[in-house]
Amino acid sequence: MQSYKIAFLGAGSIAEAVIAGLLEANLVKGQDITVSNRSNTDRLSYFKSKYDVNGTHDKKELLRNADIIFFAMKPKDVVEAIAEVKEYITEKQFIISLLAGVSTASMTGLLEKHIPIVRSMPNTSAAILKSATAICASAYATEEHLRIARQLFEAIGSVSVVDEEQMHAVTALAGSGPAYVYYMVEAMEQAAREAGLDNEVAKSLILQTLSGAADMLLTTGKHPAVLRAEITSPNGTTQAGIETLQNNGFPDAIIKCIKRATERSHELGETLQALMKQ
Ligand SMILES: NC(=O)C1=CN([C@@H]2O[C@H](COP(=O)(O)OP(=O)(O)OC[C@H]3O[C@@H](n4cnc5c(N)ncnc54)[C@H](OP(=O)(O)O)[C@@H]3O)[C@@H](O)[C@H]2O)C=CC1
Ligand SMILES: O=C(O)[C@@H]1CCC=N1
Repeated sequence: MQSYKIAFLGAGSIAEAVIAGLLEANLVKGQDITVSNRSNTDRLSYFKSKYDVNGTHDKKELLRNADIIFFAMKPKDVVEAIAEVKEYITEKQFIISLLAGVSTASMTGLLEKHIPIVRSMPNTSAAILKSATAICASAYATEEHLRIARQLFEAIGSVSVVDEEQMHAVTALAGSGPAYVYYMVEAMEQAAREAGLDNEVAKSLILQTLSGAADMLLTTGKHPAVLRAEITSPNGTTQAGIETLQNNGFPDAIIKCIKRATERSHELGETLQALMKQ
């Protein structure tokens, strides 16, 4: 890949996961990445010492040499963030937005210029090159911008190109998705503790079970219901467990969870639009 100078506006969890992944994949050199945030100097020092990337609070300096600008602040902070930097961003650069819920049209409205934007939704598994990322292009992004974004995200996991309207569901499913799995692991660990299993033994069993099940889905291509049926002996332990999940609304809870997270993504975008009208 051609070498690009990359700026990050925002130095939180997802910026770290993406940077860690890009460096691990050897796609980008630390010296070509500069990270900035609102005010947290310790965090920039942490990035410097852990990843050997540059850090600055001088937004003009940050953006002067950047080819690609990642937007990685919370949606509520994007109005202030763009107001601070828009004079330094030109049409020759391009933005990769990681923001949940925020449309490229809203960002273009705030930028007041036709800057190419690729809206993206990775997840924190980017840090270990396992992100499930979806991307879409703004009205001002070309196939070339999409190709470059795709190349960056393919280095840190899988990439799906979707219509912008689908980004809300993608965010609920895959952006937030790892958190649902971690929540389930927390519950499995509690059950193991209550059953008197040693913590380390339980952890090893749970993680290998999860990773084995994911690999079975990936490698066998079998439908999850088929794989589930292969485990479920009539009147056995699995049947008893699954019935308990059904009786406690497990499928319904998962479906509601993803619907509510999708709705929340819409709300984040609408809140921003309301702010822009003020
Ligand atoms: N966490 C995740 O798994 C994912 C998050 N996202 C999206 O990524 C974005 C960031 O999320 P996350 O990393 O969790 O958030 P964090 O709260 O961890 O980080 C937010 C960062 O934004 C910085 N920031 C705030 N205001 C500005 C500003 N005006 N200029 C520059 N930087 C600013 C903060 O700086 P300071 O600390 O100095 O205030 C901080 O470094 C969100 O929009 C979220 O929707 C997308 C995919 C997954
Ligand atoms: O919780 C959030 O809003 C962000 C978006 C996806 C993951 N974290």
